[in-house]
Amino acid sequence: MDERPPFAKMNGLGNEIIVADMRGRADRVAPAAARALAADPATRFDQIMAIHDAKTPGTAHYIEILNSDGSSAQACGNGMRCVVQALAAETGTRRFTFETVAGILNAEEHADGSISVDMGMPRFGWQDIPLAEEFRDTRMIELQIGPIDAPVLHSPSAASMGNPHAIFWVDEDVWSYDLERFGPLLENHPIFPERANITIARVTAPDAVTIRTWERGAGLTRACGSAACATAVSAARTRRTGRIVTVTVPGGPLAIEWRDDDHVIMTGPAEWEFSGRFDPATGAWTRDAEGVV
Ligand SMILES: N[C@H](CCC[C@H](N)C(=O)O)C(=O)O
Repeated sequence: MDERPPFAKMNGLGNEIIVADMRGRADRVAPAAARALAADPATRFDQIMAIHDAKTPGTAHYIEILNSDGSSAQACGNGMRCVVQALAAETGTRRFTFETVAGILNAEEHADGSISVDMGMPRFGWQDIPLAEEFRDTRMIELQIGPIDAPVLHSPSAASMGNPHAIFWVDEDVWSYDLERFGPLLENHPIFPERANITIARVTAPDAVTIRTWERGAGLTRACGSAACATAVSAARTRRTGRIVTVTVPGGPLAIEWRDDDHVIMTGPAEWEFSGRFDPATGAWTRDAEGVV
């Protein structure tokens, strides 16, 4: 019998995800294995979602999240949808309660195949995000990039969805900004002691925002679910939109609702690409033969 754990290469609106089945095992996916899988064009990913046995009664599984640089993340909305789709296909169950390092999280697959994830409650306190210095109002913090008298990006909103986010509001097309250049500088800016996911956002209607995100530990991605949620709550907080919005990421639209009970619900698709087995210590992997059950 093959002792190596199975994995599925999936994506959530183009956010490249590996769902690793670590159930029944005591070992974990090593950061070195993550980096090796990320370096291989066939398994290139933004996040690994490692499904472990539950730690807490009442939860189905413990999910550990790794970025492509091997660092760990507290939240990954698109990855959670992939986990739900994989487990729903296997078990026929459609509702799940998971645990992550950031807490308990509920998710559900709908009859049309779309998946909703309750991303929990946003936090806006400067220590919670965290920021390195006190800001009483995180709807707009002092931070800018570009020439001092003509900044290209400035005054972002900051929020935590379990992980740190900064959202820069822009009036022009989000593709007209050189996020590849500014992203790494802002991700690692000293104002963010745990680094941050960096988003540029353009409000196009009272219920619509278009974004691009430079992810902490992963770089430019086609979708970042937690950034879409952080953008939605920040847009509503700054009265740019209402509490129900469509956030369009490069991979497509996500429906976000900031409910009255303060929970943020994100709904979108997930897609399976191929399956295989891998070594959680090294990242060496093989693809399953197609059509063999
Ligand atoms: N792609 C993920 C976010 C990953 C966040 C990660 N880059 C970090 O916070 O370190 C999402 O769909 O929410």
